[in-house]
Amino acid sequence: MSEGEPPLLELENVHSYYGDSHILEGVDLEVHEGEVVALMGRNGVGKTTTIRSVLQLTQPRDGAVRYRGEDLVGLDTNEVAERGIGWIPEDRRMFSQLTVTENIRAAVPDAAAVEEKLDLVFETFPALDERQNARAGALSGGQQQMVAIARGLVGENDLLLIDEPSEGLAPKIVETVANTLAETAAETTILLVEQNLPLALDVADRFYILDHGTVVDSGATADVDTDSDRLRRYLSA
Ligand SMILES: Nc1ncnc2c1ncn2[C@@H]1O[C@H](COP(=O)(O)OP(=O)(O)OP(=O)(O)O)[C@@H](O)[C@H]1O
Repeated sequence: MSEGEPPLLELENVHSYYGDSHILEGVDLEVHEGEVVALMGRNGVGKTTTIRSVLQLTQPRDGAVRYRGEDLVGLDTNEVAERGIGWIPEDRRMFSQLTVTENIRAAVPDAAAVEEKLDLVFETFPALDERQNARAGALSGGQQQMVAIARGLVGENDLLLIDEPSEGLAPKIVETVANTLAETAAETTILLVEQNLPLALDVADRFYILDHGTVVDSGATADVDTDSDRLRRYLSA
């Protein structure tokens, strides 16, 4: 990140609700071009709601969500996507009946670039190269996560919002996901919701901790470790 440049994404005093439930109570955060930023916190503190508030799946009732300086609040979600913001949801949405290649192909917006994008993905993720013609539904959880991330990667997004990529995966597979994210980070700016602390600290440059709908701590991941009381007090159940 270069100092002085405006952030790629900036949330300022964002308040979001589900009905009468006030979930985000003034969230402030920034993601600069080229960064990986981890958003952490216990279950139910509003991490997914923060992502939904960027995408305008949940429209904030107060505050601003600026992307390259433009406030996204009030836009349709497809207009947000058109600006180059991609989303890899927690449920790894993909076409389970289609093959790995077909799933990735379907995520490339520019038909002329498909072959080049497929080459990039299979070079980046050799495990997918070996399973090109397997149906996505037949892959392991870790491989499915890799397909989901690859789909985000070929989508020509400048910012990827990735929700809990390690969720439900065995520790050995989490390592693969960490490597996948590190490869992806070389191409794209990432806001990563992640409860797996070692993974988040390994992959991210900076972190924010949410508690009860507000940011209670933030900093450089280089300044903390997995045993830090600073993190543990907000993350352990
Ligand atoms: N569609 C919805 N309608 C009503 N309440 C919701 C809805 N989605 C989430 N909530 C509530 O909003 C709060 C924040 O949820 P959110 O999913 O943002 O939390 P989170 O930090 O991402 O946690 P998790 O890791 O469990 O997903 C929770 O109390 C949740 O029960």
